[in-house]
Amino acid sequence: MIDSKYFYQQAVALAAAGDELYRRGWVPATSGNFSCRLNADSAIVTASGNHKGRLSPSDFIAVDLQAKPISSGKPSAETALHTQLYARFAHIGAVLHCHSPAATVLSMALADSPELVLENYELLKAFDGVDTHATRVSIPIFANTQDIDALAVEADQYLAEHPRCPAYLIRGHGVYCWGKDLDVCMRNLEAVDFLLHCELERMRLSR
Ligand SMILES: CSCCC(=O)C(=O)COP(=O)(O)O
Ligand SMILES: [Zn+2]
Repeated sequence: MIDSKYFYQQAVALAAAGDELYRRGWVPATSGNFSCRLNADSAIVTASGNHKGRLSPSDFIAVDLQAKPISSGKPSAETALHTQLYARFAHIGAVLHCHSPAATVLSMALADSPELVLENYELLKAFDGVDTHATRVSIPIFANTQDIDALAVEADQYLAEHPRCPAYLIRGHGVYCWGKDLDVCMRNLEAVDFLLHCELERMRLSR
């Protein structure tokens, strides 16, 4: 049973997030997709193919945690990557996927690496459970594929073993980030993108 008032509130909040992310240049040309948990068994996700900087509440679809639509419309082609996170972690309340230049370029620059290791950054403390810069946070980099169900399985296997991982990259594609609610998810995404920029800058300086 979908609470239509809650659905609408979440849709408005996600549309505002999309506006912000588009202004930052992180969801160009209809890229990206966003979702919030509705309850234990369902989530609201952006419709497929729409411009994510100009969303209205009618641009959202309710889906179950097997990625099947339970309201009318065509959900994001990447819905299974969102529902995998909700199904795996009961505490996750929001998921944002962006195609930021930093995520796209760095994931390609690290062509031979299965992960990006972040350490000694004070901003790592933006992530829940991190209270010192003297820590290592690994961000896995998965190969891009059009087989989203297979990618969801790969992400699920990784996250089962690394439950504190705050985000992942898809090579040449973008970043998935999550949080207990949309505000925390936005904070995590902002921190991840800042750290990706720092890593890119360090690569440039060390050339
Ligand atoms: C034009 S970007 C290609 C598809 C993609 O990667 C994406 O994030 C948007 O797909 P959706 O089906 O959610 O609109
Ligand atoms: Zn994408």
